[in-house]
Amino acid sequence: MRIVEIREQTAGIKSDIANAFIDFSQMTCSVVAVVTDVVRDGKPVIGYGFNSNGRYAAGGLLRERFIPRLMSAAPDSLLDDTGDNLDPFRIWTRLMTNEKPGGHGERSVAVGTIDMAVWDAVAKIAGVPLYRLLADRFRGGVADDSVWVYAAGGYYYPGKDLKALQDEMRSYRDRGYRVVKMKIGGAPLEEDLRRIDAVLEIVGSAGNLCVDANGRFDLDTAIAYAEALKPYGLFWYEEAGDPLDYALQAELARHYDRPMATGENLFSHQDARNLVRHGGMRPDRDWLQFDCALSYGLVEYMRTLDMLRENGWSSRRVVPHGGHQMSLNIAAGLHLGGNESYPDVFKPFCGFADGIAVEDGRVRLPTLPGVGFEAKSELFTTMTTLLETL
Ligand SMILES: O=C([O-])CC(=O)C(=O)O
Ligand SMILES: [Mg+2]
Repeated sequence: MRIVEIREQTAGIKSDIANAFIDFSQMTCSVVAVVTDVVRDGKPVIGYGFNSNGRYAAGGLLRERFIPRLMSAAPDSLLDDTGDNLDPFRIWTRLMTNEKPGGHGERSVAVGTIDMAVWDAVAKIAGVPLYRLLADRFRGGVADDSVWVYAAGGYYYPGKDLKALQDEMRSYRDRGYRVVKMKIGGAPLEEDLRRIDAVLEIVGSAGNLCVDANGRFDLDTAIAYAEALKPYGLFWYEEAGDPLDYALQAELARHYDRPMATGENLFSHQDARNLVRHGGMRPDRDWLQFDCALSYGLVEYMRTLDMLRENGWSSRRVVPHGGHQMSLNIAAGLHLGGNESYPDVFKPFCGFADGIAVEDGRVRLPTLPGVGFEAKSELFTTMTTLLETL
């Protein structure tokens, strides 16, 4: 067997929402299709991938570097020992040939996108859902049959008042979510506290609310928010300062003993290790949010999970950013703590399979082979139309 072709295109996911750092008025993402010569049900097996959200499409890197590098490899060198399926680890090594270490930048996005499509193809060729394949290969056959998810939203957008924010959160709760997340740091502290109070009227307990500053704050502001947030007892306080400022994060932990979360903008296991070594994150209460699609894919994610275990962290403290089906499979198959969900933003890339409702804050996975894109019709139509693979 072999990879016949890799297609890539840029999809638009723009909207008028904003967090404390960026608006999404120009946001794009890359979609790729890894076309194989394996035939299932009379059709070639095609693996699909996309690069989550928050970083722009990586089409230049994909076209100029990573796709040609993979396609110029001897086809057999990309297969596993059976010769009947692709080997994501060998493919990863090929993709990263002649790439210097460090300075991870956004090549991790290009590699993460291809890696997602490769795992989708591998699970389809094996004839099982990806989470089942992961549990069988790496966790002694034990998968979680449902995953805890929280509803992320609460963005700023023009004209959005407290009532609109409350309506949004009520609608997440009506759809089965228990914990919700809202943005902070895009307004002055006093106004954000009024927004938090308004959301708490809807979700009841502060234990049902996370807040996310998207790396906006300097240390003084991060501490001022920490002092104001402390009495609430929120579920978590996310990405207060610059994602690479580990000293800020460590100092903040001295002012805020409640749970914090960060990691969505760390793109390698080495960066994740620096956070764990130097960021003052606490394995008994804090949360780690690395997103495989942005950070060199699942092959690298497994290195990150190994590193965490060696440093005394349970995989249950990991709740990936991105709200996509790939992370949902990883969560169920590799025993993470849960997964983000965007019920209403970043459509059609985010959200889970059609017809599977969130129940009491948990979601089940579809049973079809692969990541499950085919069970999410709007996304599947978007990808197959863009890539002309139907
Ligand atoms: O607004 C964003 O970039 C998304 C984000 O931080 C999150 O999902 O936690
Ligand atoms: Mg975030």
